[in-house]
Amino acid sequence: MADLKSSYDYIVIGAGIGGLTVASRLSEDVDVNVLLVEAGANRMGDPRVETPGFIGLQYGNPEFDWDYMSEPQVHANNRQIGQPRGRMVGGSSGMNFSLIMYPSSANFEAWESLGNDGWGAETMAPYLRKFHTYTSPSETTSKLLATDRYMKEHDQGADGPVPVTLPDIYGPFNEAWDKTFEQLGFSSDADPIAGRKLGAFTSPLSVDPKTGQRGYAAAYYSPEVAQRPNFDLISEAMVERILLNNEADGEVVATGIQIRTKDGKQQQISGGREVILSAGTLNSPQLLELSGIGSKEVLQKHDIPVVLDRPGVGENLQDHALTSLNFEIADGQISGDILRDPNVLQSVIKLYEETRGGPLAGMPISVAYLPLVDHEGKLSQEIVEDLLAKHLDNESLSPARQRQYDVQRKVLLDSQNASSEYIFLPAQLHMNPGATTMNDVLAKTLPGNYISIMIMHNHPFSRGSVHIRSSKIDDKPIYDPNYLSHPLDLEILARHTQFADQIATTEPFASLLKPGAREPQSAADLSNLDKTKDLVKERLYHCFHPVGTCAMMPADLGGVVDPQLKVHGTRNLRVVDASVFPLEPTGNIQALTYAVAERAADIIRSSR
Ligand SMILES: Cc1cc2nc3c(=O)[nH]c(=O)nc-3n(C[C@H](O)[C@H](O)[C@H](O)COP(=O)(O)OP(=O)(O)OC[C@H]3O[C@@H](n4cnc5c(N)ncnc54)[C@H](O)[C@@H]3O)c2cc1C
Repeated sequence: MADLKSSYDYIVIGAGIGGLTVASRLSEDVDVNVLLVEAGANRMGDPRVETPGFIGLQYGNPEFDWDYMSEPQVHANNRQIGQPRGRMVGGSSGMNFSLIMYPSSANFEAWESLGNDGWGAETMAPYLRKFHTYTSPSETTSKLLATDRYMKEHDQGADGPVPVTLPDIYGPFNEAWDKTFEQLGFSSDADPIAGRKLGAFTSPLSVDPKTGQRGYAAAYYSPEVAQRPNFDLISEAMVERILLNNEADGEVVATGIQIRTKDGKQQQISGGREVILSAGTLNSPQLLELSGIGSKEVLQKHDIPVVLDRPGVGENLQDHALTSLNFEIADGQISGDILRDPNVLQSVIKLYEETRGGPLAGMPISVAYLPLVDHEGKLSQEIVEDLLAKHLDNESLSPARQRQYDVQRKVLLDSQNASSEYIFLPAQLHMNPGATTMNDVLAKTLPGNYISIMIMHNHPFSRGSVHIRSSKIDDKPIYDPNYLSHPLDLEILARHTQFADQIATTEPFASLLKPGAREPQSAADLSNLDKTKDLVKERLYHCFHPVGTCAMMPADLGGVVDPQLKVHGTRNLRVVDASVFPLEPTGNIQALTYAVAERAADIIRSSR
């Protein structure tokens, strides 16, 4: 552990994507001292983190994972659904699937129209590049995936800390995926980083092309950064609360933090300029509430003195719900399911150790963005309008929800925007009645070899919450994503799920599968919408993208932070992580979290 100074200019809580990015950038200025505090351990160099294909070893293990479990989801057969969250230097980026996906320009327009001036697509474009360095794939991979069509090398990041590339891990399924969507009429040459994309593509991964190792937020703590005398990182130290003072002018000032170190000692550390909270979407609202910022009712229930009554804290929780279907592969094809054979696994590990290549060097995932479709294909504008009107008109909503739904409606009505993301993964996946943990999801319980297609809903209307269970930091908060609580989500997700029939029966993908061999059996024919809705509830999971619980929105709309990411009513307390996203963006969210944090660092620097 670093020798702590008595006081720091900036104290950053949580060394995930938000915290590491901000702390590293702020400490570039030698005139300020920065402290970064992380509850988990520093596992840089641990092959369980740094081997991209080993992620399964982390889930449910308290050394790596906060391992949340939802409340019973009343709109999904009362099932409970696990939510892994990284607990280590690197946060959830140390256990994620490495996909680098970019939000659409429409997402930023939506954020701006919710009262967040300065968060438009043009302002954010450089930050989507600043965090990474892109290396082009090998000629073989580029040809296989046709990446020259849509990955414009000059438009990628050139000198950011996180390495991004397409390793040599892809095969016939990825190749066929692209061609199949072309057959289905969904293809575009647009580069996803440019903010408007439809059709199939294979996104790059946060993987180092030289070492084959995971590229993650720990890249912001390179050996050079770690040597900075003005930057201290303490790991295995739990922040228990933020110390707050009510000033005479009515503003609240963060004066420091209270931590508990590995040996159980409590300690207070003062922060001169700012405290920056980056504990992630489930833990940032927990820390605000434990410190006295939250809904009066919640705080009083747990005898926590109310410093600021902010009813939006822990509300507005959104996640990318998905459903997933297994397809048995044709004889002669290979899927990741063969890794259940210990001999195959051993040889794959050996291959990785010797060459830094092979299946452990990354997840060979391909994706596709589609507008609203159903079993037969793209829905007409009239049908989309009717569907949205039926479920959104005449609803009695709070002003905040009304504003959010209005912008979401606009996005869905533009057929150039992606309503869904289809994700090809070369392995079987499982969702159980009762509780589903990540280990259940990844278990290879079916004897045959399968691939799966996940169908993800990009713009959820359901809203959940996360609130403290008690006044103790060690009690996990009550996490209720409230999936499918808005009926439109089931309508949309079921229709997109129906379209999986088209993908599986269109060439060349169809020839790689055993005809009709799907799991569960109820997915054999997706032509019936009501039956598909039942299937969605049975197979509901998510893509690990909880956002919105400290939303950047005006206070009168239930927002928690302002466009400078400062908690409303405070002088020097900011939140910088995925919890500030007011609305779920299109696609996977790590690139956007890096971009938001890079922008936050600039905002903080310029406010000095
Ligand atoms: C299994 C999985 C797969 C994913 N796959 C992808 C993918 O392929 N592509 C993609 O774009 N996104 C993916 N994501 C999502 C992405 O990784 C996260 O959205 C992103 O890491 C969120 O960043 P953050 O800064 O908000 O939080 P985090 O990265 O989770 O960081 C929060 C940090 O705060 C620490 N912390 C919390 N409470 C305290 C406390 N009291 N004291 C001290 N420290 C604390 C935590 O330990 C953690 O290190 C995935 C996520 C998971 C879990």
